[in-house]
Amino acid sequence: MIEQRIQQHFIDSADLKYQAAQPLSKPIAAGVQAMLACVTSGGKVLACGNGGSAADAQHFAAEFVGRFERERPELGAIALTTDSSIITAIGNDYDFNVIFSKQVRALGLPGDVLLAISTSGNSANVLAAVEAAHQREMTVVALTGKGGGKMGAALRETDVHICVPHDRTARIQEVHLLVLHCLCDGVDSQLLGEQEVPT
Ligand SMILES: O=C(CO)[C@@H](O)[C@H](O)[C@H](O)[C@H](O)COP(=O)(O)O
Ligand SMILES: [Zn+2]
Repeated sequence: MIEQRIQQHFIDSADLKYQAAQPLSKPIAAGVQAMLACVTSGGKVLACGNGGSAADAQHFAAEFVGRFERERPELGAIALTTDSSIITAIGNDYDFNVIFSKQVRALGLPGDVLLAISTSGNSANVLAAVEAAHQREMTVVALTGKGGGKMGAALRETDVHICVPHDRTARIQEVHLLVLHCLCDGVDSQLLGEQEVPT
């Protein structure tokens, strides 16, 4: 019955969020510190991912540049998923696997952060972006799942790995969105001070 199926999605999603809260709180806090250090020294966050994770990259950039829940000075973030001319030119002339890494090499500066989002950790273009970020002396904040895949293995000790403990793409994406909101809220609370939770 469809209603039962729907209810199961809600229950499974809520269960995973409940289970992941404790293990993910530490790496998310490390992600907040990395982003805070970046923006307070004039840096920016470059964000990338495929499919639903491309939407997540854009969602994050919107809340960093515009606002999350509270008024504050604008913060630098660029989603590398949005410029169709750049993406089609690089995809057509080179390879789809380098659509993000070439943008990272073009725009990334030491001290910037790469927000690399992949539920499998195995998307070749996101992995190449991680490698390009390392070349540019950027810190990587990686959002993954399924054990972290190749991206998990490619990260440096100074990077941050937020790996959702689940194997289903949709469930991992649902937690990734929550993680992005925690990152925005964490940066805001460090910049503006703690405030009671807004309604
Ligand atoms: O949103 C979904 C599935 O929920 C899909 O669009 C999904 O994002 C795409 O299949 C991606 O290509 C998956 O890539 P990744 O998360 O493994 O890096
Ligand atoms: Zn949001």
